[in-house]
Amino acid sequence: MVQEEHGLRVAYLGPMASYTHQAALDTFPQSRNHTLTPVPDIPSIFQAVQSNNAERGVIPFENSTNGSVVQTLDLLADSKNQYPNIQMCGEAFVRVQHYLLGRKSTSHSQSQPTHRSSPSGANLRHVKSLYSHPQAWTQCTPFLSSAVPGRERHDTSSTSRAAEIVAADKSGSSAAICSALAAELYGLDVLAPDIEEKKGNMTRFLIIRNSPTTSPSSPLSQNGSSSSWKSLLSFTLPQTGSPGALAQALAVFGKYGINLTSMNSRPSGERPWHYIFFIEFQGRRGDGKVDNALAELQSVVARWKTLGTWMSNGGQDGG
Ligand SMILES: O=C(O)C(=O)C[C@]1(C(=O)O)C=C[C@@H](O)C=C1
Repeated sequence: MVQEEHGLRVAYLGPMASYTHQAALDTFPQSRNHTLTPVPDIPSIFQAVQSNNAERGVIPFENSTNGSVVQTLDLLADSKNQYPNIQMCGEAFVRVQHYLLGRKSTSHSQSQPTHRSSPSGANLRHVKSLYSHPQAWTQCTPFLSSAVPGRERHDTSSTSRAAEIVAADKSGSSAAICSALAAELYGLDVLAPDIEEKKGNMTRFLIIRNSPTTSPSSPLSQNGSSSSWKSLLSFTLPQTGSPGALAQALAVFGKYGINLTSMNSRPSGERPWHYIFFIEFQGRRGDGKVDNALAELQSVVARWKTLGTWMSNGGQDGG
């Protein structure tokens, strides 16, 4: 299991104080001599692991408010076969509490009745532009429309990169949506705390490794019951307009009593309106019913790939 390993090189979406960094710290504690390396974007995490520059990578997979991280799904779809060895081997859940960080205004809000204030009372009139990762905007919709409506928004590669940009802006007129940790690290003021819409907002991260073979797992008796494991696979269907093909593929799992826990689809990149499906299920290869289901699936789908197996942590907050 991931928790027992020591001295791994781990790539995560940087710079420091991103939520992915938090997931990496939770999963690979520094007390076990892991080396955590920030990289500028999610493709760089895949590249680092595929090229063995890192033994593990931490990637955002889905958010409880916002749904799937489509960039991650597209990298997993791997339509150009750039990441043939990437396999999932763990998951981590992080509570995502967003803060608006910037520079506090030095003007006196009392003399300006039209000023809007954040819930914490900070004057936000001086904030002219906002920076954050695209996933964060839709997690903070009510706050953005009530406290800072109409501001120019700039997408960044991560929330911590947004903090870095705002810290470098000496005019003080920009603000970032990011973690509280970023305030400390980048020397920014908290303009508004807890601005996410859903108070239980959480993101699930997957841990990736380089694993050229997808051999069956070790005997189940050594590692808990099959239901404590989760697996991810992708598949495409033979052709568009083939009635019942998707239903047939999914029915295979029902037939063998396998619980599906999530399903996503993305354009396959092969031709317009053709999709790649991602199925996550309870169980793993080496368990008879999973092996039988996968064997049967092969006769229904066009192309399929197992994307890894990991011990489920039950959907709890990893932090
Ligand atoms: O930008 C970050 O801080 C990240 O770790 C990425 C990411 C994501 O891609 O979903 C992670 C958690 C939040 O949902 C917002 C952004």
